Amino acid sequence: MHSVKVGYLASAVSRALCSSGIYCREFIKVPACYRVHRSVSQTRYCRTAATPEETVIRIPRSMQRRVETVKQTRGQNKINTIKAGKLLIQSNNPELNQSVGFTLGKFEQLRLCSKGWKHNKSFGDYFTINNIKAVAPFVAENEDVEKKASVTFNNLHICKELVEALDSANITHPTTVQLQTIPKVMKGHNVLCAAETGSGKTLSYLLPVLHRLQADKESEMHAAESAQKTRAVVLVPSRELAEQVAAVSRTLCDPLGLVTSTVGGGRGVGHIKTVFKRGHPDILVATPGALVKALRRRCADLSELSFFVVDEADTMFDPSFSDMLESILLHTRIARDPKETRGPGHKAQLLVVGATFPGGVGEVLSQVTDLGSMVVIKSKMLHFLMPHVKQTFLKVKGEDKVLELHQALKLLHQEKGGGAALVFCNKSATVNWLGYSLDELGVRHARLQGEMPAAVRAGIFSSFQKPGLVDVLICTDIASRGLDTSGVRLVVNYDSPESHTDYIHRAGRVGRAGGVVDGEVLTFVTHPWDVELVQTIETAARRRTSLPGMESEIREPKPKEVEAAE
Ligand SMILES: Nc1ncnc2c1ncn2[C@@H]1O[C@H](COP(=O)(O)OP(=O)(O)OP(=O)(O)O)[C@@H](O)[C@H]1O
Repeated sequence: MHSVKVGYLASAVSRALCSSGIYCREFIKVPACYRVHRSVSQTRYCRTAATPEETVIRIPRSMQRRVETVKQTRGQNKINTIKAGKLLIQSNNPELNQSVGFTLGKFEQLRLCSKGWKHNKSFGDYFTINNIKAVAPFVAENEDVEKKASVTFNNLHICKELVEALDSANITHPTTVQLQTIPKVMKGHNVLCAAETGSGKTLSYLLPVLHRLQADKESEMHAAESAQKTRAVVLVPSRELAEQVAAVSRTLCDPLGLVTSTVGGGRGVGHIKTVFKRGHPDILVATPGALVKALRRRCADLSELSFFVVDEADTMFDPSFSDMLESILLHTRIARDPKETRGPGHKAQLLVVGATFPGGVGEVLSQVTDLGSMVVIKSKMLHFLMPHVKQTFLKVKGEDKVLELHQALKLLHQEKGGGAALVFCNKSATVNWLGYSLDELGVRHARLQGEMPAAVRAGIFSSFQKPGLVDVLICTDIASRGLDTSGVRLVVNYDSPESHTDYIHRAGRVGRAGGVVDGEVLTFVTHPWDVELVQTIETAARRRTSLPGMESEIREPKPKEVEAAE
């Protein structure tokens, strides 16, 4: 004998009523095999049928009304998201596609492709956020400006040696962020520059810094003694990034006769001493740990500093680095006014740079420096998904991920004309394991993860950056921050990133200024706990908003803000 609860039975009944179209106003008959447990309160819904074979359940009027309402609203909620033209969202369920031409109303309900992705039945589902722009906004916006004024680096009053060095690297027109940042830095302001990944932030601080150092060097006012001290410090979170920034700086410094050195963690004090034995460099690119050691051992001297640059600022103001940052700042004197940056006893300009400033960074920043003295340059597309990069999300079982990855790499190589690929894992152990699996499949690759000894890590990334040496790099998030990967065509999130910030930085390894134009991102979604992040990304794509939790105002108190549209 079966028995069911009335609540279950009632909902089954209402569903039957909705779907069959046979609607019994007063009651329905249920075979005797479905005997009903009745509590006192439930008796008003049920009564025993006339014959012992059947039980009759009365449907209360309120429920009848609810069923009617659901029936009516269901049809209405089906918004037609598909219009003529290109698709913004494309999925294996065409009903959930969304066209570029469709704009969702503020109060309209979203229907997400990833809605049921916590369920096991969803394995194999996918959706793609198509690229709706051919070029990055930070280049396209600049093209508009170019039409009006044809702005080149010459127009920014940078010394001719630097412009020539840029020319020989085929960099002629500044990106939007460079157009906005360079003049402000040249005027002596402290600047906070928040612009999307790959928009050319490195040059936006290096060019005015080198220009000023060169001008100071030539100036008679510049005392011989201070010329022997470090004039600019660039602080970055990883050794790989330090090497990269130093390499760009060296290229630009060559014609100017300025010296760039780098100190990074993991190589011991001996290495730091060796760097400073050669004398104080004009520009020092350092990780916080290494610089703290250099200052403690009195190797480095920041007393004559003209520029203090903090790159990847949100990481640097993170609790894991902020103590070191504070102790470094104790050795510097930061200017509060452009006037303090010139002449004898000058103070240093503070430049804070980053692609993500999640909520709360402004508060942390204000503890370290006087935010009121800074000019904020914030790009329009900060914290938005890149409109020029195709981004696919695939719900896939853990055991199928290696094969899916192999397939994606094969496709890249055979059908898309090749290019480099970056594969992100969340843990060092996964990097190693995946490496062995790809070895077995005959895929040539390199690995980069934080637990590798410094000597092994050194050079892996730079060999990946050189075209033709290694096409696939399996790595953890240490390769997601700031590293320039212009030759990369495919980013694979083998493990779903843990936060929006991580997603932005990983995805930002493609679609960079001067890089491959048709970059793609592929994200594997396996665990139920990955799904929420994917849903918020899909929501942001459909509503065309920035990613949630990243809407920080960047600072308190209110700044003298320079809008991107300026
Ligand atoms: N004006 C320009 N024109 C063409 N290419 C440029 C220009 N400025 C910079 N680039 C190139 O763009 C690439 C990305 O620059 P950069 O690494 O400075 O970006 P970023 O904004 O610092 O990115 P991330 O946030 O990832 O650190 C580099 O290869 C650089 O050479």
